[in-house]
Amino acid sequence: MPDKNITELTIRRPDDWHLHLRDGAMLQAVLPETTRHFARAIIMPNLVPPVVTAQQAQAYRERIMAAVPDGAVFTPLMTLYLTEDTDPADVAQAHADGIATAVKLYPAGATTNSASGVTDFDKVRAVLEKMADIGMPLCVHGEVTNSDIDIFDREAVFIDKVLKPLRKKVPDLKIVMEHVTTQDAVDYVRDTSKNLAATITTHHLIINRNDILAGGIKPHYYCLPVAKREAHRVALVEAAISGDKRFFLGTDSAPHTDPAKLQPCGCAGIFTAPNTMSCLAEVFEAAGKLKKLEAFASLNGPQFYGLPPNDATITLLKGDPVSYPDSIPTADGPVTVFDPAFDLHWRVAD
Ligand SMILES: NC(=O)N[C@@H](CC(=O)O)C(=O)O
Ligand SMILES: [Zn+2]
Ligand SMILES: [Zn+2]
Repeated sequence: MPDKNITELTIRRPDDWHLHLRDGAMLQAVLPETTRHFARAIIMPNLVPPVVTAQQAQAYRERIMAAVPDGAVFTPLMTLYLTEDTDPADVAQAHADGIATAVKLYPAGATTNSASGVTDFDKVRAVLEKMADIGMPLCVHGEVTNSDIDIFDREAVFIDKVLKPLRKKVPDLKIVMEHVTTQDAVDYVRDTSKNLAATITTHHLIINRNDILAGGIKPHYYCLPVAKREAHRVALVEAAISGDKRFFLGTDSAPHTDPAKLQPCGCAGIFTAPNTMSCLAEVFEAAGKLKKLEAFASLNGPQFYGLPPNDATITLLKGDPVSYPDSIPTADGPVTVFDPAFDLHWRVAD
């Protein structure tokens, strides 16, 4: 494979189009792990309480900026958490003022801190129409929550039962299907010519459901949407390495402390911020598609969001295996770093 001869790769500085930074002590601890390599990130609003209004987003952005390490250059792109009470005028104003880049839709109960999400989609129709008018994207956690739908089917059912009808009603709305995990989602995005894109996480390119469950349960591989069978992982890799502009990186790096993960009802979320670029280089190299990494991590995202790519670059270097800490300390306890279970030979040059 020709990529085996490549030992150095310079790409535009990447962005993370789906990131959880949390707040307080956790924010302080995890933010440097992202600003080290990434120039911008779409910041998820699922704090407790959630970031719903323009005012809350502005205050959260200020807390993030105050935590950016000295010397780092980082732009948080804020999102508003969509509730059934969200005011279309507040959303439009936040967009016009440059406070919010996108709105985030969580079906109520779908994932971590989603209790304030949407149950009745007709109740948010006015907001979605306003967003379509002003060209503001909607980021979607695409899973139904019905207890009678198998957890491994929830993304595919969401596409049929929620996304397709929604796109018929508001066809001009720009939608990002976040953290897609299935061939179904990849196919749906590929079959759609306009206003639809998908983010893919680092971990979903690497793990399948066996990695979570076979040979003992691995809480640190548990996230939502849960990883699916191997054929789906392969479909995600094919989408990511294809260069298709509709697929781009959203790590969904979602830190939880070990005590919160390692319990009878552990939290969903995988922390990939520290080693994402090393992991991705390994995945793209194995596929013989290192040259497509820049499109996935640095070009396709800004293009969909209507932003310029970053001028700065990073250089990835291949060598002896690099090591990352098993966990990073926070005031609330350690946060385990994603273990890809293979050696990482690529590092980002200082
Ligand atoms: N992905 C996850 O498993 N967890 C995320 C929420 C989300 O993105 O669904 C979190 O906030 O912890
Ligand atoms: Zn989600
Ligand atoms: Zn997420």
